[in-house]
Order: sequence, then structure tokens, then C-alpha cells
Amino acid sequence: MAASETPRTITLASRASQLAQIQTNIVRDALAKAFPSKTFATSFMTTAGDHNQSQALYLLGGKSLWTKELEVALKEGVVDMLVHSYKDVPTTLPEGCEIGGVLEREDPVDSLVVKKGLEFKTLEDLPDGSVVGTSSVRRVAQLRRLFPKLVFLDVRGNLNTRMAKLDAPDSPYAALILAKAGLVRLGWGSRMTADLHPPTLYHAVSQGALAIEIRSDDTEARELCRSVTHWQTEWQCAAERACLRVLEGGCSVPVGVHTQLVGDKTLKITGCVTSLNAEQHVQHTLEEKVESVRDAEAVGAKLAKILIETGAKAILDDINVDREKRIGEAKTADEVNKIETTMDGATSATA
Ligand SMILES: NCc1[nH]cc(CCC(=O)O)c1CC(=O)O
Repeated sequence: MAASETPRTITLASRASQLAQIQTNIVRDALAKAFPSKTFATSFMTTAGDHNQSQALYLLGGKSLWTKELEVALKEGVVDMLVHSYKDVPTTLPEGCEIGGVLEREDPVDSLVVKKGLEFKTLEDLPDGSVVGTSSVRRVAQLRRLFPKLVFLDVRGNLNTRMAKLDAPDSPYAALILAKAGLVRLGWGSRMTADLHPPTLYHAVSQGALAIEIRSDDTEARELCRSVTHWQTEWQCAAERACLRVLEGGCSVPVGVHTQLVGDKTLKITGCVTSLNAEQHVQHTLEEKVESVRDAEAVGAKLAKILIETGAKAILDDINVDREKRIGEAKTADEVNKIETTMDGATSATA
């Protein structure tokens, strides 16, 4: 008899932020439940993005900054699965890596959190001139159109840091807007006073979903991931990511989406692109039957092309010109960092 093989331990990894750890534990628990005889471990890493909060992100590899070091560990076989907020995963993955699984999405909306001690509940309740904190250009662009009398101000740091900044007695903020999924996972759910649904606010691509990245040649990991995958979430996110992939052409853009998979596999997806000054807003909805994740991607790509043809191209060109100009004018690395990280999605994994 051959010596019995040591069973493989599957190691799941993520960044070391509290939210990332909670999310990795959610995936580990789902896998452990589906495969009780297998062994799963976790590993939490501090990444370049965590070390270099004040350094220019583009110097460190731009978009994939937050995932780069984790991907090296994945490729080298040090770890086997990376758990990400799907919204922070670039639309194109490095050679040899792929998304093997997508867990069921939390409610993908953004929510309002009001400063402790203030009695307001909604954006409508806030007096003119109130300061609303968010670091996402998507949220600011969309909400400026509807609430021109509110003041939108950047707020940085991980979720707990942002909540502390909001509640500080000398805080300028009356409220913050954050993704509901992150708030719920971190136990801040009771602080949300309103959800911002479409048509008020379209959420970020893949917001609220967790993705598992694996080595493309790891067939065992792929099989494990398949069985914890929620195919409806996978198809929705595939459509949204395909839309963003066609739209972005090299940079992150203020894109909002809303996707439903209804009845007999009918995918209904709305996408919008809003100019930074909130003066232009292009929006379109497609509703098509889909039979596969590929079909869902095709619908998302088609949506992007329609948006481009109906005005998104001009908005995106303006944003790119503005961005290059501001990067050229930036005097410090910190300023460049801010310019590079104000879009949500792939560039701002500060959760
Ligand atoms: N941009 C940062 C980020 N990335 C993922 C989440 C949590 C929500 C999610 O998983 O989509 C957040 C926080 C936020 O945008 O409020």
C-alpha cells in the first residue's frame, strides 16, 4: 500500500482590514459547511496599499495595487484562494488567475448614516449646506443632480475610521454614504437611517458581492468554489463587470448600475454614467433573456456600447482630460493618490 497522502489544506487569504477578515471568514464558513471533511485555513496580509496610504498609487501599480501582493502569494501557491469585495476587483485579472466563485450578494445599495445626536433620517431631511461625506465620485456625481444644496466632502480611511470621523464632536460631516453590505458585515447596521435606491442612486458595479480568486490551473479549488457560488449573483455581476470593462478604457469611471434577474432568466440591467459636475447623465436599461454567464456578459457589454453612443463617451473623455490635468498639477504624491482613488470600484479598496 502506498503511504496515505496528507490531505491538502486550502488556505484563504485577504487583506488584514477588519472587513476583509470578516468576509474571508464568511467564505471559509461556507466552504467548511459544504465540505466538512476538508481543512480550510485563513491568512491575512498587509498589502502595499495599506503601507503606502500617502504614496501615489499609480507609482505602485495603479488599480491592482490592493490585490497585487495577494496575487503573488496566490500564484506562488503560498495561499489558494483570495477573498475580495467583488467591487474592488479590477475588471481584468492577471494571467493565471481567475474568479472561481461568487457568493450570494448582500443588498447592493448605498445607505445613509447620520452623525450621532442628529435627528435627520434622509438626504431630504438635511438642511441646505449640510456636509455629506463620501469618497466616491459616482455617489457625488449622481447625488449632486438631485441635492444641489448639499455639500459633498471626501472622507477617507477604513469603515471604522470613517464612522469615527463622522461622530467626532468637531466633525464637519452631518452624514456619510457607504455601501450597506460593508456596514452590515461590520455590525454598523443599526446606524443606517435610509437606503438610497435607484433612481436616487445607482450602486457600484458588483457592490455587495464577495468573489473568490483562484489559480486558473487549480481544478480542486475551482470545484470547491463552484459549490458555494450563487449563480444569480454571478450572472448579475458578470453583466455589470462587462459593462464597466467596455466603459473604462483604462481608468475608473463614475458608473452606476442596477441589475435584476427575474422570472425565466430575464436579465434586466440599468447602467448610468454621470459627469463630475453632475450636468450630464446618460442612462439606459436593457432587458434580455440569458442562458449563461456569457450571455449575461454580452448584455452588459451591449449596454456599455449604447451608453457610449448616447453620450457617455463625451463624459468619459472629459473625465480623463481632467484627471490627467490634475495629476500633472499635483505637487505631492498624496495629492496624486487622492486623484487616483476617488472612484469606487477597483481603485479604492479602503474598506
Ligand atoms: N470602496 C471601498 C469598499 N469596497 C467594498 C466595500 C464594502 C461593500 C461591498 O462589499 O461592496 C467598500 C466600502 C464602501 O464603499 O462603502
